[in-house]
Amino acid sequence: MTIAANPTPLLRVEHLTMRFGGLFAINDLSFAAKQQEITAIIGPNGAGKTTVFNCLTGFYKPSSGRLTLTAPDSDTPHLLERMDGFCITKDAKVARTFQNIRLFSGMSVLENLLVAQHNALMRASVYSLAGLLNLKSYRVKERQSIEKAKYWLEKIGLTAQADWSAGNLPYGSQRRLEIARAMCTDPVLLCLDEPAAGLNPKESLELNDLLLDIRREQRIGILLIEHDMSVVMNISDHIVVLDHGARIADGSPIEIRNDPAVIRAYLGADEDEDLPQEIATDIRHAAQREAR
Ligand SMILES: Nc1ncnc2c1ncn2[C@@H]1O[C@H](COP(=O)(O)OP(=O)(O)OP(=O)(O)O)[C@@H](O)[C@H]1O
Repeated sequence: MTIAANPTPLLRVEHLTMRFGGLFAINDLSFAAKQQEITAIIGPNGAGKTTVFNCLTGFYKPSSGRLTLTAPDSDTPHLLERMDGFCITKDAKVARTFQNIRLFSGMSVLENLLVAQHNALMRASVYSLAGLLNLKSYRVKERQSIEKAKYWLEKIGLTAQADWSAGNLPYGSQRRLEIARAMCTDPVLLCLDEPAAGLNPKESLELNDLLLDIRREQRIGILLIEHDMSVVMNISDHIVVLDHGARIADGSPIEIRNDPAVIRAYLGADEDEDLPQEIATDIRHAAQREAR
């Protein structure tokens, strides 16, 4: 997909550069992501994937470039590079998860989903007055928050564990809870940083189903950083490949599988075993096809 193909994508990244001293973690990167699509960002270790997320979510101020988010029901684009992280979540409605799970492990599963709705509840409480007086408007919002939490508990199959401490959940369930918690903020763009890391094959399949379900039902855009190619190739609509901070390919899963620049970037790894297994298999198949 080219950027020109859709004049108003959900997210437009233009000429993004992020420098750390002399190191260009991201170097003049441009791509676009659409609503109701899963856009994967892949690339070898250190390619700059997480730095892209950190720029999008306000953890880093980009050295240069423009990050424009245009929500489907809004005429006013948000220029993310000019916003603070807190406002990026609250106003631009960008949510993210992290490579290392960051749940409130001492809180219950349900509480994790309610805390995520803190902003909406604070607004409904008129910053405490309506809450203190227990006014109807506040109680309605509170009930809605609980309903939303229950909806997501059911979606991720954790209704029976609602009262468990989040830290006591099995690893795969914690990963799903993180996604549900992000969804409780009503994002228009959900950024997932290696959600399949540490999952077994069955859990990876469940993750695929959950993400496809979110795309279909919530109609939001998903940005996905992932090394697990069984996830990337099966559920992505569009893949952007980075190497050394620059975009080396951009296209559909089939285009990316057969792109020589992608194959070269991954073959740059020291040993064949360093490659994600599916990429290594893809590369072997591509080489066999070429030899025929
Ligand atoms: N805060 C920072 N200070 C200095 N260098 C940084 C910082 N953050 C990232 N980098 C560097 O930027 C480059 C890109 O890092 P990044 O974490 O974005 O890569 P990645 O593609 O997400 O890697 P991985 O797949 O291993 O998670 C790396 O060389 C990294 O060391």
